[in-house]
Amino acid sequence: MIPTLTDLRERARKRLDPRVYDFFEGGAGGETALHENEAAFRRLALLPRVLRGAATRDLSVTLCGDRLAMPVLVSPTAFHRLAHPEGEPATARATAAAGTVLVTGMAATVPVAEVTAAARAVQADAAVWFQLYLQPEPEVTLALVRRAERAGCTALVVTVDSPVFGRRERDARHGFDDLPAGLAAENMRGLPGATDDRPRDIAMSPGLSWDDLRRLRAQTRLPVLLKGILHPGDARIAVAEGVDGLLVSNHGGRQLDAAPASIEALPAVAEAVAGRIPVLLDGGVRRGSDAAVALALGASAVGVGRPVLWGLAADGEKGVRHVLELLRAEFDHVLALCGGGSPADLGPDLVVARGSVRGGEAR
Ligand SMILES: Cc1cc2nc3c(=O)[nH]c(=O)nc-3n(C[C@H](O)[C@H](O)[C@H](O)COP(=O)(O)O)c2cc1C
Ligand SMILES: CC(C)CC(=O)C(=O)O
Repeated sequence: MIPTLTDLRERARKRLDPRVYDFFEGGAGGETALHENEAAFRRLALLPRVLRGAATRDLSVTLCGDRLAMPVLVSPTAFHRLAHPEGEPATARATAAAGTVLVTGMAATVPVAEVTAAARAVQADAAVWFQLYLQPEPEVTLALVRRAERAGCTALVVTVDSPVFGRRERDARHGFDDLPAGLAAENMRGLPGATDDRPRDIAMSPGLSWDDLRRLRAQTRLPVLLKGILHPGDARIAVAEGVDGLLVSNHGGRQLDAAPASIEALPAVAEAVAGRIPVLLDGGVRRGSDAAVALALGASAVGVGRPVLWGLAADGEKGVRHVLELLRAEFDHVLALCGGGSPADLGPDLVVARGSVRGGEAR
């Protein structure tokens, strides 16, 4: 039994080529945002309530029409076959078994239709969402959206924090700038810019605007969530535009190194949204208590990126199952210790800053 996600991280490190481990683990620039994502959770404490008569607990939440058995989902990460030969289908089977959502990446090493099929083989109504970088040519974006729709994805997650690619210094040091032979971003085949033996490269597009998002929303009936929102002003615009959900994220510290920790950006975004659409968070979630803090500060669910890659590298599908089971069990335990019966019982009055002499005030 591997007791914590940190133990799995160590096991993954031992198994992976150091260049791949560093690609997964690394952040942009001096890795301040990467470090702060985890450190900021350590600066927060939960102030538990007692004697609340919560004899039974129900961890489930519903997001954009999909029911999740727990408020933890799998954030999109690229190139799962770098971690394990079975790649994204192994992740999809484990996530479906846990009863939660997999956000499969546009940069997956297995086509989206095979990822959804793997999830559905385990659980007929398994929910898989598709993460998308809007391409500068709308027709290319549309072709990708149609692929995701045909594959049965139930939501689109548009990553908006990557107008340019983050400067990843570990990758530069290793000269890690291409996938090994035999691995490719399979969703990018057969698109303009692709050749017979090489898929189109994923373009980052600094010229994108809300107009592009409006066009996308007019072309699909799927719910559209935005991933990578940190500024409350953007959250307000997104709500006014009719976006279906937000994911507060600094991309695991891989884009703007000067960005705040995700958990530090969450309260202002949640306040701006005021419950009108679901707000999710990813970045630095390593324990059930981190999930509980995020929910208390206004998130409807949290995502995990690297922990899933550690599980996959350590032990394939079984490793990912273990990651999700650990998070479920830890979250359930923390909820019980806080006197809660469901995620809705966690509110901002339960979170205090560590080290503040006054501690929390009763609210
Ligand atoms: C190796 C790796 C690849 C990633 N690839 C993508 C991607 O293709 N698209 C995307 O929107 N986010 C991507 N992300 C960011 C994750 O979705 C997520 O925001 C981040 O990993 C959350 O932080 P955590 O790793 O601390 O849980 C990637 C992250 C990692 C570590
Ligand atoms: C190579 C990219 C498509 C994925 C990635 O590393 C990221 O989004 O952080």
